[in-house]
Amino acid sequence: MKKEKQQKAQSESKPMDSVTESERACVDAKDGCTDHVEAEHKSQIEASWFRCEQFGLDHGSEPDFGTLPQGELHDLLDQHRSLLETTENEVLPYYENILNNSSCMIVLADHQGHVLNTWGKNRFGRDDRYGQSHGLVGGNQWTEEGVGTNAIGTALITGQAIQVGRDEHFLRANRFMVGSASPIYDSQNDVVGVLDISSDAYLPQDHTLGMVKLMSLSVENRLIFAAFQKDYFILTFNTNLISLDSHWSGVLVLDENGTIVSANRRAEVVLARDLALLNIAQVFDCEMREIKHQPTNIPMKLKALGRYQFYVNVLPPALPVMRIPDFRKTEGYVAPETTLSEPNAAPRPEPAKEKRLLPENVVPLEELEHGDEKVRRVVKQAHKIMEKDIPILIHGETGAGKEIFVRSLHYHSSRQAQMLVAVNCAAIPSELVESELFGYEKGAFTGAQSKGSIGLIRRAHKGTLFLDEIGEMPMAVQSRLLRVLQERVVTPLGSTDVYPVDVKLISATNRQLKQEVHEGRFRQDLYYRISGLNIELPSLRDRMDKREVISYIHDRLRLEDPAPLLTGEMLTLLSSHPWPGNMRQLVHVLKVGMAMADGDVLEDWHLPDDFFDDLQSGETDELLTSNQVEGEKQESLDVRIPKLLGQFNGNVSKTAKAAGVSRNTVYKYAKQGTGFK
Ligand SMILES: Nc1ncnc2c1ncn2[C@@H]1O[C@H](COP(=O)(O)OP(=O)(O)OP(=O)(O)O)[C@@H](O)[C@H]1O
Repeated sequence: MKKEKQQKAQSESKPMDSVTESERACVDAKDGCTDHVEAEHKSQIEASWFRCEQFGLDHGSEPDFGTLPQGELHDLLDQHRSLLETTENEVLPYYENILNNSSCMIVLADHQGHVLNTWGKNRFGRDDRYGQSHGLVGGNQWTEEGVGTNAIGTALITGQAIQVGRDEHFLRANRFMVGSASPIYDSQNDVVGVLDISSDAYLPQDHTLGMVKLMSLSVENRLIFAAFQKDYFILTFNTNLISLDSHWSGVLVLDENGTIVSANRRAEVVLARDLALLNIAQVFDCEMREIKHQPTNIPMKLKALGRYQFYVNVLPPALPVMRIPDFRKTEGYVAPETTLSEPNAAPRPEPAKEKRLLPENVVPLEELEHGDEKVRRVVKQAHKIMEKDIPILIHGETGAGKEIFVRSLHYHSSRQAQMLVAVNCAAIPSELVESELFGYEKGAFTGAQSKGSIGLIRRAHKGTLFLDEIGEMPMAVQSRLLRVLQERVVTPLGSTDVYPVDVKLISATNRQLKQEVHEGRFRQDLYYRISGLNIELPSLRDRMDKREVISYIHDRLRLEDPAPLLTGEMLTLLSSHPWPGNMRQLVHVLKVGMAMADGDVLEDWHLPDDFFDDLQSGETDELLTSNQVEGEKQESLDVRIPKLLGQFNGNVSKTAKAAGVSRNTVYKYAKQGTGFK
């Protein structure tokens, strides 16, 4: 754990014997406690005002929100999708009633203070004077530097929950509201965001601060569960049985040797110590062996540090195979030997290595782009997301290289030692998609193989499942897939057994899936399940590195067969093509050209007809902007080709070269002309 966080944890923590008692004592001796809290609050506000002066602000300054452009906000939302979803889906429903009855707004901001989303009364109900001017809108950044003392910015700087009253705002412009904010820490104890409740109304403010703290705790707990529940034991503990389910409970994450690999903030406060990498036996009076044998939902009664009684709930890993723990990036952590609890379990994936031997048909990640900013960005994003529990949805035209991209991602991820299972949803007959994906028990249906089948999803266990052309998946199968993704278990057809699965899901489509959802052909809930990170793979014609891509593919093909070189002119001709079939068509055109060439360089009459057909057909706006231009071009070939044929004494190759068309095109126009021999 980082030093400053350790100090913070220590300053927040109290000796074990005083935790619950001191909290109770606070209620009894409210005055003394309140004085202390008030003094601390006052010093925080003073420190913040001092910082604002250092930043060069004065009370009359206008807030500077450093508003993000739409595009960047969109990227930011993509990046924080899991935080957004966790907040929205898991937490807010609990607070809906409170929200609905008060004129306040809940704000989620990222770790840099950018507002990601807001819920509640957008115009702080009571007073129309302020309208939208409160600045709590998506993409606005609430830092102390730009906006002065404010709940979001000050909570981020101090790492602690804080309430900023009207007149405590440094800028007069913000003194119409009260904000209560609490930072959200992830499972590695880094701040990932901040939750804030702001209002211009007179709310019971102590209550609001308590509520926002509770909300951030519950988001943190959800993030911990999402990150660890598949592979680790999760212990929830509290001093009394009834509160075991509350957000105030401590949460500990244990590997199968009992090493604490993560904990929520509450656990460290309650146990009053830094828990990183301690063994459970050093904290509670029990051995890991007992934890492993404890049934879920039957709380254990354990003593901490030999004295203090807690109720402890044990949640075993959802998946039986353990992985190497990765506690909070702590230095010096030596991973214990883990034993596989499944005798035939697949070998554990190796962490991604810097230099790896790739299978021959895999394009190295760094060779997926050659100078196109958009492609570079999506490669970077997707590579990062491969290690997260976030599905990827790729959209791109046919032949744009979606599958090649996925292969490369898989073999550059920690799942590389496991299988990449690519399923083309359009290629499997709809009545078989279900059995292909989920497998079946022997004799499940007529025609089923007598041995039964494990199914493609389970085949991808611990690896990557690539659902290509997912837009073609039948509705009935969509529902079942949704269940698999939600519950992470597969039930084969004709069976009642459930099998846990851990797959990295990547889907691809060349359809506009949102439109499909709108038109009722694709389930909305499935769409949101599969579209964790949305990637747009640009078509070849839109790529800024088109020339370099062509040279690169040409070089790759030359590795297979000695082949003619590309001249600058040829590169220019190839770069000006619309490439409706994208990379697939490029490979095809180059292969044909190389096979036809008889000299040292590739010339235009070596290229296949369809290449020139595309150039001439006016399929893209770039080449032909109107039917009139198309007509002129046709007309000129009608005239030019017979003329050139006459000039070259009927030599088709020379005519094709001079006209910049294929030999077949020459034949086509020559029939109508005169000079053909
Ligand atoms: N980065 C690349 N480097 C080399 N060849 C590539 C690359 N991307 C695509 N290709 C070539 O283009 C072909 C088509 O690529 P791919 O199958 O990945 O496209 P796709 O977008 O999945 O197509 P579809 O929409 O039909 O599924 C590949 O077989 C390969 O020959």
